[in-house]
Amino acid sequence: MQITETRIPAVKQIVPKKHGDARGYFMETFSAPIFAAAGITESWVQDNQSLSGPKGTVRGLHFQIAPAAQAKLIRVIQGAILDVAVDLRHGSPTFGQHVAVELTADGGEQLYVPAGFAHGFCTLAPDTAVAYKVSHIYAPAEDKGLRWNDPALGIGWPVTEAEALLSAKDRQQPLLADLPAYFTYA
Ligand SMILES: Cc1cn([C@H]2C[C@H](O)[C@@H](COP(=O)(O)OP(=O)(O)O[C@H]3O[C@@H](C)C(=O)[C@@H](O)[C@H]3O)O2)c(=O)[nH]c1=O
Repeated sequence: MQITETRIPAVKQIVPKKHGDARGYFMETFSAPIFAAAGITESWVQDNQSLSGPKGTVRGLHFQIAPAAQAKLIRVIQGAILDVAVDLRHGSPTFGQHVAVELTADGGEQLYVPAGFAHGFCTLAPDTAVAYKVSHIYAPAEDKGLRWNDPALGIGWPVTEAEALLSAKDRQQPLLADLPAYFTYA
């Protein structure tokens, strides 16, 4: 398992070691000591899974605020996504910037997104299933969003607004400029 920093160092990419043989493969998808050695020390308290039918489904951008802020550990178990994390930490040298990484079921790559970031993805294949761990339970009152295609973010989504399939909620999320300062950079 290899854990590397992305262009925003707090966001990390994890590439598992796949042990292939005649039966298929085996891989570790989470190992507390290996993650801790890379500075990922959260206790994961909830596992989530979603299935998106059409290619071009966009979920996000989402985050929970204090006292229910969440780190997330995301992987794809069927299909592929462009996974995106946006830095919402006021005072951060990368505030408003993002990391966009392709995660595939075949590759088994994961993205670690700490608290203080908005997260979302676009599916790159039909019937894409995403599984992720979160470090705080779901808290609807603290569940917030950011407009996926806010021009201020400059995210290179693989779909246009006309092509994307979104929830009604996500079509109406606020722009970055209209968000309160939910997070500060430590
Ligand atoms: C996120 C969540 C939703 N729900 C419920 C609320 C709602 O009725 C239904 C669907 O919720 P949503 O439309 O918010 O699902 P979705 O758009 O898939 O939300 C997810 O998007 C990705 C990008 C994330 O980063 C996740 O943290 C989560 O916010 O599931 C839970 O019961 N527990 C949860 O943890």
